[in-house]
Amino acid sequence: MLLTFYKYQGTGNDFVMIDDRHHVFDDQDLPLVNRLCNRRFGVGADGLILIREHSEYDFEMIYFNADGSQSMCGNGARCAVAFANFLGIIKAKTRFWAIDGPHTAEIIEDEVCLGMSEVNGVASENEEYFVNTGSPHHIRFVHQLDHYPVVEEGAKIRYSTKYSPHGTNVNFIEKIDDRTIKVRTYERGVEDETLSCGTGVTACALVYGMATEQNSILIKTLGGDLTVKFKAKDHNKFTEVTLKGKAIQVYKGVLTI
Ligand SMILES: N[C@@H](CCC[C@H](N)C(=O)O)C(=O)O
Repeated sequence: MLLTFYKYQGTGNDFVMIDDRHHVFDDQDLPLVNRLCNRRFGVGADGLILIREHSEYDFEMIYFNADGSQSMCGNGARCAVAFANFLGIIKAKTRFWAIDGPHTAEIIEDEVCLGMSEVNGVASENEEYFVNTGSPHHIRFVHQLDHYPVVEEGAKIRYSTKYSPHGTNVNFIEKIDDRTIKVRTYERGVEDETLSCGTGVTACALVYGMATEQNSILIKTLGGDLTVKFKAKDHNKFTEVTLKGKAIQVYKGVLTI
């Protein structure tokens, strides 16, 4: 069977994107997701996204990590919004459904500003942090991030008994100034460092903003810049959380599945 797909990237986090409004893709076929995301045997991507209709929202985003597992993906959601606009499903503003519930978003030129779920707490232990922004994120502050062994240290935390059995994504932060940080992320489900992780940089911005009393943080990732804005409530709760950055269509292709 032939299946048309599109390739998208949001600050270097890349996705196979499929218009699945006619339910042609078998969402139980996880080995297929895994094969299509494989960089040697498939298209190659950090994840795969299906766009489907939803009875109450403009569309539903179904996100799979490269290994077939599911969670919320901030960069994927920004790309899904750009794709829904490309397909003519939405105009500049939208309300859509994802695994963690409802989201709003707005397209501003080549950027998408995504409304994230509210965050109801930040856990901390030994100056390391844990935040769930739709996906779970461990956060460690480091020096000389450019030379930090992200994959080795990330895998240790991701597979630690503390986070067993589901694991966690792991983010390493370096301070640049009170409103700017650099972040590198080890992603669960990709089992490698990705060039950027939307829910990850959001988690980092909340933790950093809490410390510096800022509510707008610029995040530099290996794949480009993102901005996170929010309102803090009772010190470690956050509302009106938004994630903004580029979401780009790279190419269109036809798969044999
Ligand atoms: N890249 C994503 C996060 C995808 C989900 C994550 N790997 C998990 O399994 O928790 C993002 O941009 O948020």
